[in-house]
Amino acid sequence: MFSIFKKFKDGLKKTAQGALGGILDLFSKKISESDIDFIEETLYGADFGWDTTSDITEAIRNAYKREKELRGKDAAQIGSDVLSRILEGSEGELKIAQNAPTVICLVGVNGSGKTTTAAKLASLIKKSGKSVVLGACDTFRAAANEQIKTWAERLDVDLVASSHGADSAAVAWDAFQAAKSRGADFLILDTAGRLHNKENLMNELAKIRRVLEKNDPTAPQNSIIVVDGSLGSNSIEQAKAFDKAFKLSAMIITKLDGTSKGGALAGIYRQLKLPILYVGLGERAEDLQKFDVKAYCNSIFGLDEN
Ligand SMILES: Nc1nc2c(ncn2[C@@H]2O[C@H](COP(=O)(O)OP(=O)(O)OP(=O)(O)O)[C@@H](O)[C@H]2O)c(=O)[nH]1
Repeated sequence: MFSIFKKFKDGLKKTAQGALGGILDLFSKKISESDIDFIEETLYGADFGWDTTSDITEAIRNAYKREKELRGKDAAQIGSDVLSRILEGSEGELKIAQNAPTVICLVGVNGSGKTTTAAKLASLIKKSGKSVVLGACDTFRAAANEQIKTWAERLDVDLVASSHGADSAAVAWDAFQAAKSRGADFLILDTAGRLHNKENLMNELAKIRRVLEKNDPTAPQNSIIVVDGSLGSNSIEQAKAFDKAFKLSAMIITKLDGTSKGGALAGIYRQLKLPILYVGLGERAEDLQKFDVKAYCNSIFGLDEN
């Protein structure tokens, strides 16, 4: 089995076997109207949201009207096709700066996975043969510095950090200068988690942006919200507030492996229309995967690669 597909299939196991497990049981069976009602409930339970759930079940109902011999697997294929259309255009790429370093700034609410994602991205960039500096702008949470330091050592990546309580914008400045003088291709800034309704903390993000723009008017080329994929539709309002304060360019959706509600990603994309660059499918450095619509949709519905 193709390895990216396998990563998605393994990572999304909890959604496919947990919430959608009943659909898998119907695979080789001829389905009935009540099975379609059941599929509807299941999709809703997996956090697909009302719009996506009804788009999928309507397509299945229409197919059932035409073809009474419809099997569970055919219904899953229809579900995957409808979901793929909803997610069309959602795959995105990092934007690269004309003059290095390309700046990636990760923002989001507490515990969404920013520090871990910063480390995973650094690992991916390093593996691609490019150089990277990590900037620890999370000066708020005491343990955050230690956490990113451990990752930087493990990955053998340069880190610019400061003491607990320091001005995060000053760290962003120092980190940019360090990345520039070292000729690094990328700078990844990890910021402190913040609640989207805390105005002073949101203003701090605007300050980080101003500092970066002074160094390079096009920076940060990538202002990315890290969204905990298991939190469902709550993330939508949060992301809107971050977009207002920090002008987001893209999303990374984490922890899809730890939830049976992996359908939330569709609702989040539908509302925000921000490209999804990567998804987190585990805690290890190699568990950050480029978002792949087909692999996501087929894995969710328990289908094979093709
Ligand atoms: N299973 C799983 N766990 C993840 C993933 N991404 C992050 N985590 C875990 O989620 C927890 C929080 O991650 P952090 O990276 O510390 O989150 P953060 O956003 O930096 O946290 P704050 O700085 O407090 O806002 C950690 O235990 C991570 O290992 C993922 O894709 N899958």
